[in-house]
Amino acid sequence: MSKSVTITYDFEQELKNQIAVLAPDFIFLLVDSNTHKLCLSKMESEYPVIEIPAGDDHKTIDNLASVWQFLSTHKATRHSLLINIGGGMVTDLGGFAASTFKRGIRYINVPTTLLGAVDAAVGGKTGINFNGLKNEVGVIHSSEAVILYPQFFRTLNHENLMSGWAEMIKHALLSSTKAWEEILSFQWTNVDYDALGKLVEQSIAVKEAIVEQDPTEKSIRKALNLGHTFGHAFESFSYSTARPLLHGYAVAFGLICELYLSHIKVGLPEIILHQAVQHIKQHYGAFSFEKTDYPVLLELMTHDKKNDASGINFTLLNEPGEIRINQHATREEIYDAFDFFLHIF
Ligand SMILES: NC(=O)c1ccc[n+]([C@@H]2O[C@H](COP(=O)([O-])OP(=O)(O)OC[C@H]3O[C@@H](n4cnc5c(N)ncnc54)[C@H](O)[C@@H]3O)[C@@H](O)[C@H]2O)c1
Ligand SMILES: O=C(O)C(=O)C[C@@H](O)[C@H](O)[C@H](O)COP(=O)(O)O
Ligand SMILES: [Zn+2]
Repeated sequence: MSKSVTITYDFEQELKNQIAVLAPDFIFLLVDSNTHKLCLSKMESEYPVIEIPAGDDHKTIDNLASVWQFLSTHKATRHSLLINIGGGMVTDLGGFAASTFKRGIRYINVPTTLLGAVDAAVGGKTGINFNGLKNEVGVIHSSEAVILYPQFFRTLNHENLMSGWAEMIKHALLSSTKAWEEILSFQWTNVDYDALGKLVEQSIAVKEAIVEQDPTEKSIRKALNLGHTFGHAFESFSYSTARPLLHGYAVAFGLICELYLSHIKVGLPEIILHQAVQHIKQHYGAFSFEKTDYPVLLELMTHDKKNDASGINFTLLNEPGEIRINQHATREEIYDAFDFFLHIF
């Protein structure tokens, strides 16, 4: 049973209950152009709606400012409430807007993507992309509640389901061999929705347990960044190409490189690396770059938020569930990981 996430089949009633507890003076809803049409239209509400454009390239300072602007001109106070209805883009940007407006108002997250449900809406990391870098500016400030309404996921396309699945793969690898095997054996061709629902709950529980131990990422929360040191570099890099990557796809490709480093540096068994490569190739297709791109990708990795003066910081694994934070790699080892990645595709 989740501690901070309420799973509901009566969304409007649950929202009313949460609002009654918080007793805000004014309520504002934040959506993107897709969740406005696909999710907000399914509920009755007379609250003012703030709409931002959909897509991670809109997790920007300009859209953040447009949310502040709306709250300010509509006389939001420190006792007001912002309800973010959307995927990770909306909950990250909306969470940051709420955490900074008048030095912090309360907010509720209503994740409408699988990725949002298992990861982005939970744990209090908020922020925007800046200077070509993922989540370069933000704060850690928890929502008052997370309301998960599975009906919203019905309109998600396959790519966005797979994007969320990548964070679930990450959580399983951080958890145990059993959880990893459950992920590998899940069939996406003939989906068992009850089984998927259980995996979603387990995935949220993995994240919550880690955040509870270390909410501000001083130590073990760095585990939740598995796959992201390479993954964020791939994601930022992909924005300058014709095919921008969804966050989860970038994480899946980043996992391949970081499991490779885990194998060569801390002894992750080759079989786990092999299983991950097969699973990710099957579900995420290919991603390519040139050897001449290695320096650009490495430069992007030097901006990772886990880094300190000792260099680029990785989270690696000895085994599923056996986490090694604060690992470092030489430039040659990082380039070997890129070589391995290009070789398998
Ligand atoms: N704060 C955290 O801990 C955390 C964790 C993981 C990821 N993130 C961030 O989350 C973002 C990725 O989240 P995401 O994958 O949810 O992306 P997203 O919010 O951009 O949503 C993906 C797409 O799905 C659309 N969409 C949303 N709900 C829908 C629905 N119910 N039906 C149909 N379409 C819908 C969106 O409009 C968008 O086009 C990235 O910015 C990433 O950095 C944050
Ligand atoms: O909750 C966390 O901690 C995570 O790292 C979860 C990640 O999946 C997520 O993408 C997060 O936004 C990455 O954070 P960042 O600090 O590397 O920007
Ligand atoms: Zn992520």
